[in-house]
Amino acid sequence: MHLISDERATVAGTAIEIKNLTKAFGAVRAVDDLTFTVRPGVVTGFLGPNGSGKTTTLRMLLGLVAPDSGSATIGGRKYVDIDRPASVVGAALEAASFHPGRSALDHLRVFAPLAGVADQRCKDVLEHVGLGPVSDRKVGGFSLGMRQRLGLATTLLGDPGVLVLDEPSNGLDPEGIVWLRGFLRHLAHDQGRTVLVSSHVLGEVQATVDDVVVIAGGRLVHESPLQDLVAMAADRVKVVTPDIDGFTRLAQSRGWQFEVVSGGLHLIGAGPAEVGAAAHAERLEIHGLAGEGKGLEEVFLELTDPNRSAVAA
Ligand SMILES: Nc1ncnc2c1ncn2[C@@H]1O[C@H](COP(=O)(O)OP(=O)(O)OP(=O)(O)O)[C@@H](O)[C@H]1O
Repeated sequence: MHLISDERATVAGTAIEIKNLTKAFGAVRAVDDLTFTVRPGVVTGFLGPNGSGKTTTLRMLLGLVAPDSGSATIGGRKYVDIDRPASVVGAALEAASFHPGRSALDHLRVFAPLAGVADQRCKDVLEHVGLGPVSDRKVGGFSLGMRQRLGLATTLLGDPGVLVLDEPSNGLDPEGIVWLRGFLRHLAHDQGRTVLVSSHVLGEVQATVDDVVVIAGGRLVHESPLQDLVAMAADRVKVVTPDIDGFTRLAQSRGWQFEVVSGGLHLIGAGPAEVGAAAHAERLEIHGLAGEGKGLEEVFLELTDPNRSAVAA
């Protein structure tokens, strides 16, 4: 796949750094002493429930809102201090408003002088996002998904190394979501760009992101590779058995955690198939086996909702 100029590796590779960022609106602390880093070369999901402070953080990163304290930088510089910002960072915050009477191509032509690019670049980015065939159609007749693609095309105009996208899969159909996933992963993995994607639904970005930053109430609650969250959602299996001692030894030998309960035990860190196979190999007697994995979405909810029980890190 060759979507945009691969030779622009020089613009890629800059990290986003958020340090002790704080912003209050009256009594509401929208962002509260927030610190995290976004690496180049991977897709990072910026996750949190509605109202958790994602947009306010991104607005501060893009110089649209002044922080009360702390800093938000791209490649070590504040957005306002970047010379040609369109060639360093491309951002699509809320569903952008487009002039309905303007064609997709004319929409990009409005931004071309700001980004310092020629007309051909407008046509090229429309091709990249799959809008080539409709580049002359009026945006007023575009679906939400097509508008999302046009928003993405606008962010790519200056060929920036850093992309900041607020809920980019909103309004995309399943085919569009699969396309976006491949597109964003290509921009990060193959071209080394820094890609930050916000969402309030982990499941929406789960197949796209490599790293996750989770916030709630304006504060950081989790930052790790997605794999670590997956591990936190680790399988749990309830085993009904008369042979508690045998299963306790099995758990210890396999490195599973266990908890003895009435009639058997809970094993944490393995799925039903793995436990069943191990029990069979060890000739342990089983009367019942049930998977009780809590799933990634449950882990996300536990992290972001103080009323749910906390998960062990
Ligand atoms: N300009 C503003 N004036 C007053 N309060 C604001 C302003 N902008 C944001 N807030 C408040 O700050 C908090 C964080 O809002 P923010 O939009 O950053 O959250 P979010 O995580 O982006 O939510 P969503 O997913 O709904 O977009 C909310 O309580 C919101 O009402």
